[in-house]
Amino acid sequence: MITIALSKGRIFTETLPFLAAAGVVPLEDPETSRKLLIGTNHPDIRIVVVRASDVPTYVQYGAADMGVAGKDSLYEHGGAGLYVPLDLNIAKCRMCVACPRDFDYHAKVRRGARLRIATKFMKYSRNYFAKIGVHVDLIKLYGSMELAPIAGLSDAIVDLVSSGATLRANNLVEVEQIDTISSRLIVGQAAMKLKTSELLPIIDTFEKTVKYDD
Ligand SMILES: Nc1ncnc2c1ncn2[C@@H]1O[C@H](COP(=O)(O)OP(=O)(O)OP(=O)(O)O)[C@@H](O)[C@H]1O
Ligand SMILES: O=P(O)(O)OC[C@H]1O[C@H](OP(=O)(O)OP(=O)(O)O)[C@H](O)[C@@H]1O
Repeated sequence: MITIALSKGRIFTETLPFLAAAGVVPLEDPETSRKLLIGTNHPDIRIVVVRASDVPTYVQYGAADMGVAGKDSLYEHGGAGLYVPLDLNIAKCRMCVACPRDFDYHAKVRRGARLRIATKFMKYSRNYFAKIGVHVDLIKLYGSMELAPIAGLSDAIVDLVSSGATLRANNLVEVEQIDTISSRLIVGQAAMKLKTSELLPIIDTFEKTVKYDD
């Protein structure tokens, strides 16, 4: 049995063409089904539906053999026990620092001010601000980071941005780009040893299905 960990939403949807190329079709849609363990047309392949940030953990501990995770989730997890054989070039966005339009971020940074940053990406934020030498107090949130500066919880946020529509809708602007993000195929190191002959053809098919940018 091969177990694949996916999060519902964009990762599940954008992974479907890779599964289809490997001849795998899920029997249920996690958007409409409440089931967290989904069978496929292939009797020996199943999907576990978990939170995006939990995908690396399921694969690390062998509860899933492989999975698809954003670079953000992987970085925060640390990558222990995982191989990352492929960048699938899906779910593309960027990790950014953003703040209210009228907050002079660069002037504050130049003056050496201490900034309050709300984020769910603690490791990215800690390492980035340490690297550029900006003093910060990090406030851990679990979602809707864009609300924090407009509600007065923080000066700025570290969050994912794609079209920029969410920032614009909340009167925020991007002031630094920390990283470019896409989702990766991850494979458990133990699973790779124990199930090599089953996993390699799937990895191979996924690799052939990646659509690279022009
Ligand atoms: N607006 C976006 N456009 C493209 N990709 C995105 C966007 N937002 C997030 N992603 C990528 O897709 C992945 C899954 O995002 P999703 O919104 O499903 O989970 P999440 O809500 O961020 O995570 P969790 O449920 O663990 O809190 C993220 O880890 C990131 O790599
Ligand atoms: O730049 P944009 O195209 O507006 O995308 C950015 C938004 O996308 C992500 O949230 P998502 O849509 O995944 O919702 P979530 O907060 O429920 O994860 C991210 O946390 C931003 O809020």
